[in-house]
Amino acid sequence: MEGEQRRPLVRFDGEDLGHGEHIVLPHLSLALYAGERVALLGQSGAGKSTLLGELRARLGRQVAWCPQHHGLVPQLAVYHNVFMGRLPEHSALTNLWNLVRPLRRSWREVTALCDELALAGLMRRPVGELSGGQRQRVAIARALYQARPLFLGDEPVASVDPHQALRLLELIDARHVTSVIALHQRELALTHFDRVWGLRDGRLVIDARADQLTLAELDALYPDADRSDPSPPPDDSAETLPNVDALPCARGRP
Ligand SMILES: Nc1ncnc2c1ncn2[C@@H]1O[C@H](COP(=O)(O)OP(=O)(O)OP(=O)(O)O)[C@@H](O)[C@H]1O
Repeated sequence: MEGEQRRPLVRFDGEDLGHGEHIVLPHLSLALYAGERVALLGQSGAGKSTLLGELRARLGRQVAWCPQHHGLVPQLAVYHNVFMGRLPEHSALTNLWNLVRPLRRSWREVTALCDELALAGLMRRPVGELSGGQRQRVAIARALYQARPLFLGDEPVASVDPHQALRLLELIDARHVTSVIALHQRELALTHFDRVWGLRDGRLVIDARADQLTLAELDALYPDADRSDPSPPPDDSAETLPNVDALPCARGRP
């Protein structure tokens, strides 16, 4: 963008992120810009939730938040769990009333949203009686119902099939200008997102546009993955597997 200085929504400049004394991501530098759709990758324990938690803390009320373990109340119906996305917007009395007798307008809004998420007909069903994929969609519905400009999701499409995952990401995109989503589907990261952040060994080893990356580069984020492929690749393919130190950190920032 010539002659124009873009201001990031949030920037980390050599900061240590972690939990109390336990530093998970030392000396982290990165920036998130409005309008970007970022896939956050890294194997289990790499620090994805830690980074998302810090983004959430810094971005505050701009954020629609979809946590990894959903945070749903199993005894309550789908409607009530989705409604929780806007709990802070109503008085305690209204929220109590809604628990007993759903507010007409909210019921209509939540029903329309649930229809889009293929949860039609489940509005009164306790969440504890749903499948894993259905619960995941309720958690996404609750985040969408918050109606915020920025979506932060901690593996929000982990329990659904690839087709559904794409459909859910499209629904998230349609309602949010900016998103950061932790996921493990590397192909989706390349095809659906603008930017990829890749964490490995406490470092941000990939910060690049998705269209500048290869699947092999993303695979290198998962050193513990079982790659016992029965049909080994041809010899020369080994050259396409990058050394992690050569990964395109901070490559291609617009
Ligand atoms: N509340 C906490 N207090 C102390 N350490 C924590 C806490 N939460 C996470 N950790 C540690 O921080 C490190 C990174 O964890 P984090 O949950 O951010 O990884 P992740 O990439 O999201 O993993 P996963 O894919 O398994 O969810 C791990 O070593 C973990 O044990």
